[in-house]
Amino acid sequence: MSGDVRKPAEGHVRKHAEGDVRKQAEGLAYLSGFGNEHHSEAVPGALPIGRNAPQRAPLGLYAEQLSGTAFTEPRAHNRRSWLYRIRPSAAHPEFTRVDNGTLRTAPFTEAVPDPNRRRWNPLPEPAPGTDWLAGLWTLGGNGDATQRTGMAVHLYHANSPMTDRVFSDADGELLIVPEHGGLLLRSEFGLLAAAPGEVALIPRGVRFRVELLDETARGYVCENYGAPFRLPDLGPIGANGLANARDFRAPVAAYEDDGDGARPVEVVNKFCGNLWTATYDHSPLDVVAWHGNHVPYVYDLRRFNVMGTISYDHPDPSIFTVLTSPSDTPGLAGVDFVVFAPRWLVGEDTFRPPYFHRNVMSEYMGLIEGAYDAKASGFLPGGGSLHNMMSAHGPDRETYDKASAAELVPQRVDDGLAFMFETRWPVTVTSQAAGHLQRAYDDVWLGLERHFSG
Ligand SMILES: O=C(O)Cc1cc(O)ccc1O
Ligand SMILES: [Fe+2]
Repeated sequence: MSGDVRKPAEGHVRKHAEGDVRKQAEGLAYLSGFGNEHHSEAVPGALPIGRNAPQRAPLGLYAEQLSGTAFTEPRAHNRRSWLYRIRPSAAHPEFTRVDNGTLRTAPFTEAVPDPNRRRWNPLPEPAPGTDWLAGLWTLGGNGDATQRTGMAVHLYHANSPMTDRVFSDADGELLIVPEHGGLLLRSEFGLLAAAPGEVALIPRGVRFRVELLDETARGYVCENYGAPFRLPDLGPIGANGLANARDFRAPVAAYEDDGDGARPVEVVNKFCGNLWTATYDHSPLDVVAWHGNHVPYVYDLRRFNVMGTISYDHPDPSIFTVLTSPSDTPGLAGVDFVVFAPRWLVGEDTFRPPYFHRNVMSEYMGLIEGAYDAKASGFLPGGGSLHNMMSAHGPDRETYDKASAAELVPQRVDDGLAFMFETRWPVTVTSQAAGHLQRAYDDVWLGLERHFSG
């Protein structure tokens, strides 16, 4: 879209030739901090002072509140933003259903929940002309989007920008994990760029569209139907560590204004599992100023401050939690987002890779780059694995053999970046995911020999 992306008041010029998305992504300015009451205006004076809804908002803008939590949720967890926009969001025609493509939503009923260990290769190349939305492909999930509980795991592959179309998800927030190719996200709040190794979060209901910084893009999405992701409590770790709040970056305001009717935009709305569309006579990315804490953000996973043992034993991976979506039971997450970032292993008299285990929580894992220290082969960047509630898993045979004989010198694990969506409910896979499984995944645990000498 040739929309005029205006210069933000913070002094960061974003004049650009259409299509020069890489340059735009490199020069982006951000606001720092997780959960802050941020504010930003693309035109000086656009943000009202001292009140949210003056009788007439500045510069002839419309004031509009976007609530991501109920009005009455505790202040510490309340999420809402005020948007000052050229047209109110209410000015739109009726939405009508369109095909859901390869997108699926909870409740997942295409198959019964399966106790087997499952693994997938990366998605194939997308068909020509596939944009990010069309390239969303659901692997599975749990809960019920209409009850605002649970989550879905999606993969995406794309080779075209979203042109003249915008997406918003009423069902949940979207945690986007690029694995190949960078993304430029144009949102109601401004622009964000996310390359592999970074993650982007689009809050529930926020309109955005995705352009590509490379020829193709591939990655993962956790659609979280539950409470918005927040930083985990740190307990005895102290006041710092894991993902530091200031490393989360929100966009500065930037808006599109093509004039009414000049360039129609298709707005696709995901609502209770179905896609609905309406054609607007203007871009809904027309927010000139905003303030609040229901905002998109990006985070560079390499900024994660990794904690681990400096004595013995392999700590549980909860120590690697980047973001958590709590459920109504304290300590029991609807979903945790966990990263396995480069780190040193120094444990003495310790089997250092992930241990053999069975877990009441269900674990979907993906790989952004390199390899993962529990799997010698077969777990590929862009691929994934699912170890559902109580399924027995852990190091494959080759990893077990190596690690139980390794000399325990300090060892730097820096050849990969893996992550996990860990959820309190079993993940049911879609039929398309069931038809795309790696064969014989169970065999990675064959040949673990009997050593018992008692
Ligand atoms: O299964 C996995 O690889 C994830 C995982 C990693 C770890 O370090 C400990 C437990 C666990 O489930
Ligand atoms: Fe596990």
